[in-house]
This record gives sequence, C-alpha cells and structure tokens, in this order.
Amino acid sequence: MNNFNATEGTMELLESALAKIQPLDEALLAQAQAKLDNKTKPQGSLGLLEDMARRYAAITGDLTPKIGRKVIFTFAGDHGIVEEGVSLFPKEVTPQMVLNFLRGGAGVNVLARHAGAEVRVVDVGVDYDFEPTEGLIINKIAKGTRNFAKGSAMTREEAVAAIEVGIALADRAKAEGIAMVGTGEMGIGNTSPSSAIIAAFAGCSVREVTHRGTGIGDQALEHKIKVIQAGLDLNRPNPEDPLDVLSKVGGLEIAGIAGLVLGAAANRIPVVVDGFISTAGALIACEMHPNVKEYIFAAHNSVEIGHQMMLQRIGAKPILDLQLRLGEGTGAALAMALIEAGVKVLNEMATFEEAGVASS
Ligand SMILES: O=C(O)c1ccc[n+]([C@@H]2O[C@H](COP(=O)([O-])O)[C@@H](O)[C@H]2O)c1
Ligand SMILES: Cc1cc2nc[nH]c2cc1C
Repeated sequence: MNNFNATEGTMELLESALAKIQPLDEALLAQAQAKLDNKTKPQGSLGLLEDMARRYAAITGDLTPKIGRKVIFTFAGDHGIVEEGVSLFPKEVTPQMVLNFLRGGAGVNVLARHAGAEVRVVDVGVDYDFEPTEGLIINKIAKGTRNFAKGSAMTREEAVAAIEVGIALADRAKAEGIAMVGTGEMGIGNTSPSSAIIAAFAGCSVREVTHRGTGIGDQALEHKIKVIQAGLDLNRPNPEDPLDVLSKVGGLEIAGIAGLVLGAAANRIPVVVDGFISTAGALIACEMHPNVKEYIFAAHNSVEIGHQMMLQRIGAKPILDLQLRLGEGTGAALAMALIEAGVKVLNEMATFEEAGVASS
C-alpha cells in the first residue's frame, strides 16, 4: 500500500502515522461542493477559493470548518555540503536567523503576524547550542548533516528520528486543537539537498533542478551543479526507497518537514507547504504514502527552478506566484490567509434561498 519498508529498528511513530493516513472521503468533497453551489454566486465563480474550501472541509471532515489557530513550524538545520562552497552565505547565518525568529524580526514573523498565525521554531539539527527560549522547540538529532559529496548526509536512524520529531509535533498540534499547520525552514545550504532529492526521484539532470538559492552567481551555480552530481554519483540513492534518498542526500529540517506533513495527514490537519525546501520534505512524505498529497496545500511557486518539477510530481497546484525565494514559511503564512478566506466563503456566504435571490 505505501512505499515504505518497515523491516528496520524502532520507528513506531512513523509506522503508526503511515497506517493512519486515509484517502479523502469523496462524499464529503461532493457535499462541500453542493454547499458551495447553493451560495449566491454563479457556480464555480469563486474559482480556486472553492477548491480550497472543498478540500479543507473534506480533510477536516467538517462542512462548516472552524476557523481556529494556525501554526507555522520553521525547522532549522545545518548542512555539511556548505563546506563545498554551494551557498552565498556562511553556515553561522542558520543559528543567527533562528535567534532573529525568536525575537520576532524575520520575514516569517512579520507575515505570520499578518496572517494571524503563530511561529514555532524547531531546532532539529543546528550546529549551535541554543538556550531554552519561548517559541523554540529543541529536538536536535545531530549538529547538522555530513557533507553528502563525501558520503551519506545522515544515517537512516537519524533520518527516521528527525521525521518522528515532525510527526510528534503534528500529533501535539492535533491535541491542542490547532486548525491548520504550515511548514517553513531555515538552513544555509539546504537548496542543494533539495535539488538532489528531486533529481533522485525524477531521474532528471541536476542542472534542470538546481538554481541560485540565496543568490549565487553563474560560476558558483556551475560548481553547485557539479557538487550535487558528485553527491548523487557517490551515494546512488534508491528512488524506490524514500528513506534512502532522504538519509543519503537530504537534510534534518527536510526530514522534520516530511514528518510534519505525514503527521498532519494522519491527524486530518490541513498542511500548507512553503517553497522549494519545504516541498522537498513534502515530496519525501508523498513518496512514502500515496494519499499524503490530498492533505497538502502548496503555498506558492518558488523562484528555484526545481520547484515546479517537485509540485508536478506531487500533483499540487501552487496557490500564489509572488517570486518568493526566502523560505522560513513566508509563503505558507500568506497562503493560509487565502485558504481561510475560502473556508469563510463556505461558512458565511448566504444561500440563494436565505438571500431571496433567484437561482438559474
Ligand atoms: O523557500 C524557497 O523556495 C527558498 C529558495 C531559495 C532559498 N531559500 C532559503 O535560503 C537558504 C538556502 O539557500 P542556499 O543558497 O544556502 O542553499 C535557506 O535558509 C532557505 O530558507 C528558500
Ligand atoms: C539573511 C537570510 C535569511 C534567510 N531566511 C531563510 N533563508 C535565509 C538566508 C539568509 C542569508
């Protein structure tokens, strides 16, 4: 049923999340559409807002979904591949930006406030010892990945442990009554593992899915492509085994995001997936279970050229196209506000009968 080999060590949380994921209820989708069709508007005239509302209702199992709390989980991790010179910025920026998130000064903080969402920062693999701080969840699996141009980025056990951090956060969000979750990330160097992941699954050339990340120039981009290709040639990740891909060429924050997405699907929580790196995490989750994609809202179309191939593979249509390439969960925050608008249409618009408007 799912593309996941459960013959190894302890991975109870992952196994139980995968076992819980169900396809969306077709009857609920049809009932939600019927409810939308009775609203005072020509049928289908609210376009993609209707799609969002219909799917949100089917995910939650509620034809009048409650507008509740929204949380963006920003997973942070470092990357050994940075020593190959694949980013414009030094790795120290990862912890520096985590501290910026905690002070509320980063892009995701501003846009989450705009959308009425809370930001929770998750240290799943930063090479820095943070003091316990409000808003910071410390679940460090390792102090960064190893350089995948020289060997495996993680062990399988580390990858599973990081996935399970995300699943546990989704489980906790369900217990807290969180209505919708969003993904975000921070990790200098993390566009490289993201490109490697989509190249491994799609079997396309590295060049087709590799771009400028934080803003590298032409020469550095050529070098980045060579480094990622060398990492794939050395590690030979097996696209039939998503955990093999994740552990060999992925990242700890990417694993955490995969877990959050799996956990959200298992708990019937709508999950809004941010940009290129977040979608790499969502892709791992989708490759593990065929129904995960039904629970995902793709927030936006990133500037990173490999993003479209990821979205295509998942079968998701991005909500926004604002030329964003910041990550952190910024696109997820903006898209959450639109998804909520769709839900309000379903909940609050008058029907033809209520308003005394003639239907066709
Ligand atoms: O979300 C995106 O689509 C996105 C696209 C390009 C870069 N980023 C962010 O930039 C960082 C990775 O870029 P790089 O060049 O260090 O690989 C990382 O912290 C991401 O959050 C994010
Ligand atoms: C400043 C800065 C902020 C970021 N936010 C996400 N990735 C980032 C990368 C940099 C360099």
